[in-house]
Amino acid sequence: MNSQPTQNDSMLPLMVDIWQQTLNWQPDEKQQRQFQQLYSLIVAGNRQLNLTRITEPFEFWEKHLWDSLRGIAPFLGNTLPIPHSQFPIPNPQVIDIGTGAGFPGVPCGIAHPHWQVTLLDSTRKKIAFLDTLLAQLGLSNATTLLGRSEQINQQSQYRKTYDLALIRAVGSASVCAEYALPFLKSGGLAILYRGHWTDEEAADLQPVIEKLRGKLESIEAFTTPLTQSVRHCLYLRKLG
Ligand SMILES: C[S@@+](CC[C@H](N)C(=O)[O-])C[C@H]1O[C@@H](n2cnc3c(N)ncnc32)[C@H](O)[C@@H]1O
Repeated sequence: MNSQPTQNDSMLPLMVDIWQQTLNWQPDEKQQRQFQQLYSLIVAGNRQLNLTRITEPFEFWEKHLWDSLRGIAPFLGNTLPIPHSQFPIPNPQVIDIGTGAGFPGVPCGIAHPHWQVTLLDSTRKKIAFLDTLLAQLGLSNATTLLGRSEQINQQSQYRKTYDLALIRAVGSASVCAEYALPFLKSGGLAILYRGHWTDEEAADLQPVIEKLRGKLESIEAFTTPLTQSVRHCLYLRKLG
């Protein structure tokens, strides 16, 4: 176990025990190397582009790596009593909407090499950065897509195409639902990564979900393991 600060500021902590305790999963050696490389590439990319303000190793581990994977905890082989733990598709098509510097899509693609991950963003410079990053990571199961979600999700080659849609920090929950649900096949799942969650947001979201033929399957509340920050994940199912 190595969850102590490392001597080198550019090294990520391994956090073996915390991965195991919180997600009942831990990265293998290759995944650990890819996480480290991802961190180094983002810190380097940040010198040219405004990619993220989260660059300190422990904060990066918690807010980018752990948080990205906590949303897909039901599919990490853990034994928590979460209702989506039997994701039935062996090689799901996954889209990360408004991926920015690649979150949550890149950690999910590293954790699940058999997932086919599309990283969508409307900013050309971020997509160009991600193209280079994916090549450097050797992450052949991820590709990029440039455009606005509300336009792309109306195009026939992308509409009703994905099994799983991930969306973090892109807008209100209603906007995220409007972006995500049209991408999903019948039975597909959208995961909305949220911070705090209020009754007002829930009231705004419900009619949007109904209009787009979705159903709010569950809401999970949790705190992050290092700073105990409040998080919620909303799981929306696309109905037939
Ligand atoms: C605050 S960043 C969040 C990035 C990443 N999801 C994360 O959690 O670190 C929001 C990102 O969404 C992208 N974005 C905003 N509106 C969008 C839209 N309509 N379609 C596609 N991308 C969008 C922005 O370019 C930006 O990179």
